[in-house]
Amino acid sequence: MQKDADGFYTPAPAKEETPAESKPEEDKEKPQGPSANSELISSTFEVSVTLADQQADVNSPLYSAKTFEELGLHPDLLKGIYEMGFSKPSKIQERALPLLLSNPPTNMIGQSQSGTGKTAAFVLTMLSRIDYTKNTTQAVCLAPSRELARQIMTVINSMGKFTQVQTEYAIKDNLPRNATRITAHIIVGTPGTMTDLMRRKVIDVSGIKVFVLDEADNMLDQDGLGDQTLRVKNLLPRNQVQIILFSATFPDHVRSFASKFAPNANKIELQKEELSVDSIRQFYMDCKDEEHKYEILTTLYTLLTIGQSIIFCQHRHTADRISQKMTAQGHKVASLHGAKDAAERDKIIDNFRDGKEKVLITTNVIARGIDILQVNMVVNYDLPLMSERGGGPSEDSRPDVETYIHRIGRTGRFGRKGISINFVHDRKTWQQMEQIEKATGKQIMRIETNDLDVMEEKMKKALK
Ligand SMILES: Nc1ncnc2c1ncn2[C@@H]1O[C@H](COP(=O)(O)OP(=O)(O)OP(=O)(O)O)[C@@H](O)[C@H]1O
Repeated sequence: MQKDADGFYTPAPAKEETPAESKPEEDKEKPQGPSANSELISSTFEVSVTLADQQADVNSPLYSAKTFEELGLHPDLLKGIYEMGFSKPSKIQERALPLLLSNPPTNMIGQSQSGTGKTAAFVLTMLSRIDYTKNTTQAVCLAPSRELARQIMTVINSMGKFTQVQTEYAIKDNLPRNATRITAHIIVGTPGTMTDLMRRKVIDVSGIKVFVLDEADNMLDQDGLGDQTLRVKNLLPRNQVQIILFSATFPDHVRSFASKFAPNANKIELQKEELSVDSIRQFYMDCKDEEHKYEILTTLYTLLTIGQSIIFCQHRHTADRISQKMTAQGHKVASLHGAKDAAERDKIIDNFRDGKEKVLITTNVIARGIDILQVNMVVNYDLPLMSERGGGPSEDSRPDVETYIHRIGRTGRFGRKGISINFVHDRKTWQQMEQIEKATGKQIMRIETNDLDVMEEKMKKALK
């Protein structure tokens, strides 16, 4: 059955998982991965390692031998950082900041796992390089979604609380059409709106010294936002701009373009097997078919609402249909995707961030960057596919490994525990998942439905 065949139906009351021997023929052929027995799940949640322990562990991406004071930051920024509750830098902050702040400014291509604090590295650089006596734009930052741009802005305003920083958005529907000039020090936005404002000279580019791309591999991908990002770069003054690229992933096909985009950059890179953090436990559930996926999802609802969860679907209409169905059954869920208007998107993500909604059903639009610490579960209702990337052939059924890494990275932030569950329902999706497993070098364990009670117990404990 096709994924988008909308195989929705009114589900029967929650059932136990179909025993292996009664699975359809196709399923029987599926190699059965290891089972996530309760012992394993216990080890996932009962090892209580504090953040301080992780920051003291030399093998952790959160490790640092230094203090923020030793990184050469202005006292006003230190005040902002400490007020945010940070006590020690993470590895990427410790390594990147001295390189980013040294003079003359040098470009940077920085890679570090999801949720390890890349935002602070580039935000502190922008805030450090501004001349606050001048009311001109000096730093611009691009992100792939308005949600991420808004989040980055919150970080800038918190870290810069004790500075005189002025900020502005370059996102859709934010400025009045007749706006003539922005003088904010830092502008954060998405590439289309940023280009438009620069072309119309609403943004004066002449004083810009820092250009940041968050989720840089996505921003530079020729099949995605690459053209638009290049347009912004071409509008900036030459030879005076420090270019800073950050992401958790830099696939080979983007790496060489990134090196041209940010010439002579200092590089901080990860090995393949380091791409995702170990604190995210990855599971899969064997579903009989497309309809069964929906049934399993409603069975999981109690688990999904112990903390907060994000469910990723391939299509906007799938997200909407699941959301409508679940709402009609009395569940509290919301859906978010690119077909909703700007104000609605803002309201949905803000409500989710505030914990007003426990479950968010979405598409790849928020697969990257979104930082909501209470999210402890991610469900890949549909696995991400290469065909969903703009520009690629629509029949490309290879899994999109980078998007997978970013999606599951919405949980397990900065040392927290999280779990991800993939729904697989036929041989093809099983193989796609196997390719993801190979590419990331991390095992994805099988969950039997009758383990859900144990899992619920452990999750509740973990959240206490
Ligand atoms: N040094 C620190 N101490 C404590 N918390 C931190 C520190 N640095 C960052 N954090 C927190 O960790 C969380 C993750 O940080 P951030 O969003 O910057 O991750 P990221 O590396 O950009 O992830 P992604 O690749 O998903 O975009 C945030 O809630 C942030 O406030």
